[in-house]
Amino acid sequence: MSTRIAFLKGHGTENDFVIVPDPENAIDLPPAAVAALCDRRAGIGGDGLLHVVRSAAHPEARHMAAEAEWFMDYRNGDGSVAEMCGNGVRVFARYLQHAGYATEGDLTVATRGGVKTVHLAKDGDVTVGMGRAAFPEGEVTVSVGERSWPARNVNMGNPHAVAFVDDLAHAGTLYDAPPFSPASVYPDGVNVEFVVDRGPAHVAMRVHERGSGETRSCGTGACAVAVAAARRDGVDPAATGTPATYTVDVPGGRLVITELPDGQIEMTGPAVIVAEGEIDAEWLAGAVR
Ligand SMILES: N[C@@H](CCC[C@H](N)C(=O)O)C(=O)O
Repeated sequence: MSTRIAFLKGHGTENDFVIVPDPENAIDLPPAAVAALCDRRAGIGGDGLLHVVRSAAHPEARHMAAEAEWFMDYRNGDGSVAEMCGNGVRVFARYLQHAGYATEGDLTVATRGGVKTVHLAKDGDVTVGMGRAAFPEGEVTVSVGERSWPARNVNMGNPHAVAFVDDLAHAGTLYDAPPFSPASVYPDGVNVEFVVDRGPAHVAMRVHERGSGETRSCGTGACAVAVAAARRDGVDPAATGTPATYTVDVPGGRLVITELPDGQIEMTGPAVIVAEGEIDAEWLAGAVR
């Protein structure tokens, strides 16, 4: 009988993940293995993969082990590595609770974007402290077909280009990454958000994610959109000393983003575990060959 690898499946506002618990970092997950697992037809299916490893057991996270016991080794659906995943870290925390490693309340999670504090609330929502947004200089132009828009550069640990549009349908099918220029601004690619207004401090977005394609939600993207919308609206909590809360609707649900006067951003939304099972290790090895 071949070896089995445990997995779970979870999502946060329908941004979905294959979860591979591997406390001692014993499972080899090269990019081809991640892409095979995230394949929606031949694999389990997911926008990305959450490799759950003890910080002390991972070379990229050892330096954070004193602050956070667990490291979110996040991968995009194509197998590429990303610095941060906002929905992923909320689902990661939900998994730790599900597995008995965490209880309601606060816990810390190490990520490539630093240590994040996550709050598991009684009502089932999960809030994460996402850190501060950075606004790299300049703008890029994002295009879909004949249309193009200026997009604000926002860094949430990972890169985002936020374009305000008249109609989310103008983003088209988003089967392919929208071209942006100058291309030299994002040599490693960028997550692109298309945003419309829904009401005061309330927007809706679609996103094309680097390494995953169009997804039904992106947590870092929703934070980038909220702060870009706030600045566009002339709202800056650092200047007024008043927190600003924006509601961001995504195709998979709703996220609530608050920017505090010190620039720290908190994101709240649901995170659920929907299934668990076993991967045939021989199949996975074959997918990599
Ligand atoms: N879906 C994530 C973002 C995942 C990483 C992104 N695709 C990238 O390459 O930067 C989120 O919820 O933040």
